[in-house]
Amino acid sequence: MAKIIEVKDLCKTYITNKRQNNVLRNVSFSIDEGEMVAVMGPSGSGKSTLLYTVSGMDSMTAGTVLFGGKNISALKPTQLAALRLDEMGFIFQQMYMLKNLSVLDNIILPARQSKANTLSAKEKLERGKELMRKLGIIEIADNDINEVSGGQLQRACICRSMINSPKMIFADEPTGALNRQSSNEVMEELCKINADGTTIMLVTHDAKVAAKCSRVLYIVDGNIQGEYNLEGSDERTKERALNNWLLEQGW
Ligand SMILES: Nc1ncnc2c1ncn2[C@@H]1O[C@H](COP(=O)(O)OP(=O)(O)OP(=O)(O)O)[C@@H](O)[C@H]1O
Repeated sequence: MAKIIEVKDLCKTYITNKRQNNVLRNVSFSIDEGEMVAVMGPSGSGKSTLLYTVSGMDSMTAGTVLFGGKNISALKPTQLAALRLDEMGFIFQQMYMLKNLSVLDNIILPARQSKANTLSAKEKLERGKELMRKLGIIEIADNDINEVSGGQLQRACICRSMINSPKMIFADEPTGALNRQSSNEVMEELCKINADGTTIMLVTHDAKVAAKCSRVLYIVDGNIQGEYNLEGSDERTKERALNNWLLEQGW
């Protein structure tokens, strides 16, 4: 399987009040096309920072990240912005929807912004609606974003992340603000999207969420301490095995 992400010796240092915080320390790993990888670890260990530097949302201090073979730190800011818009999708716990737009208009916004998306305005609208139908939220298309539930809004965010048919989705605690039922529904949708071929990397604190992935990376102090492959047994067995492994990691 081809690699979609190749990370070598990635470092990220923040300087706050003249103090140096080495958040990522020589992290190396790769992700194959079609994988669904969870990043877990203690609070403050660098999970979100890893997601943001690997996806080019934040700059790195040292190291290399190849996305589909392209060295993202060699790209100009406009090229990197286009890569993020056209080939990557993003989902956040905080959702970040624009308040003055309807749910559907929020979903199709990245399609309107993309130069690579050659669909007509009408076709973009149709694709947005088609995604909303798939995720079972078409009835909220014209609603304001404050008129829908958290679970519905996160499913809308999944639609938005898929609007430009990205190669890969990066999700930072996509279920973090949801109750168990909504969390299960959102994960079901992400698993379907992954089964259809989109690679996913997600940060989570929830072992139930991670158990639905194909691999888990466990980060401690800015380094990958261990990784775990979830083999194809039933959900409960996977979850139990993952929980045991997480205990060994110090979870
Ligand atoms: N923009 C920033 N400026 C300065 N320091 C930052 C910034 N973002 C993160 N950090 C620091 O980097 C470290 C790692 O933060 P990060 O959010 O990546 O951890 P995390 O593992 O995702 O944590 P959590 O599970 O609590 O969300 C923390 O010490 C944090 O304070």
